[in-house]
Amino acid sequence: MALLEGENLTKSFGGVLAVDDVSFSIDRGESVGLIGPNGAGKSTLFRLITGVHEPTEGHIFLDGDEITGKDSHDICHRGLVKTHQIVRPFEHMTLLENATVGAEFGGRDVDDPREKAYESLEFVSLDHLAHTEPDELSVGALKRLEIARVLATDPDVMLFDEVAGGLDTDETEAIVDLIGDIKESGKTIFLIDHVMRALMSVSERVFVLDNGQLIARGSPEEIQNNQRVIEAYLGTSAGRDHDATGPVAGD
Ligand SMILES: Nc1ncnc2c1ncn2[C@@H]1O[C@H](COP(=O)(O)OP(=O)(O)OP(=O)(O)O)[C@@H](O)[C@H]1O
Repeated sequence: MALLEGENLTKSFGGVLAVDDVSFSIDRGESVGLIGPNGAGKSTLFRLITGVHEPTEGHIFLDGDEITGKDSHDICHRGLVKTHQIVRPFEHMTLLENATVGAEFGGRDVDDPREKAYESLEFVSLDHLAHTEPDELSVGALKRLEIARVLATDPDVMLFDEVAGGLDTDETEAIVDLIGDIKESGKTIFLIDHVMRALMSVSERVFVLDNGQLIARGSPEEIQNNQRVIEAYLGTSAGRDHDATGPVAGD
């Protein structure tokens, strides 16, 4: 059954049509990747879903309820939350305190926010650093802290924005495994990434945006062999340059 649905979503900024009549449906427990060239409208689509921007036209439904135009806090309270592309933890708070902020202020009724935060740190293998501050964390560990902060809000749907960006090969593998574990735990996943190997290996289905329009959707294999997608993205320098970790179709 569809957990997250977009219906004829459009967003224009003045003369720029960032998202152009996009409709999609994601089932409970599914993991879906979103790819496309720079400026295709991926981040804008995520901002529509998370309530940062209101669509110019169209509707968004979460578990059958319309969430179009609702604010981010309300949407988080209903169980949908996004990781930030640029991770900025509270510097003078411990990792546990950082994750507790998610549990306390995510808006869901978490019984014991500190315990939920600790569980989330355990899930991302940062519990041994729970009482330290984040200033000496590696990029990979910072990304895992961001995931813990989001997990602590007890979401049903998690949106990941470039979670593998800037990571080395080992860190990328660790994040791919972690997203697999999150999916196994029953969460629904929607993610943007330019690191193709990571995205293709965690996604059951892939959507492709180009110029604001959804030009293709299918299994990772279908997408990697789709001529239109290869021309728009995978076969371009944009598709290749961002993927230092493995081959993509069109190489
Ligand atoms: N707040 C805004 N005001 C005006 N134009 C915007 C705004 N946000 C995005 N845009 C424009 O909308 C289009 C889509 O941008 P968006 O950031 O959604 O693309 P993207 O696919 O996420 O790109 P990237 O892969 O580079 O992050 C671009 O032309 C961008 O300049």
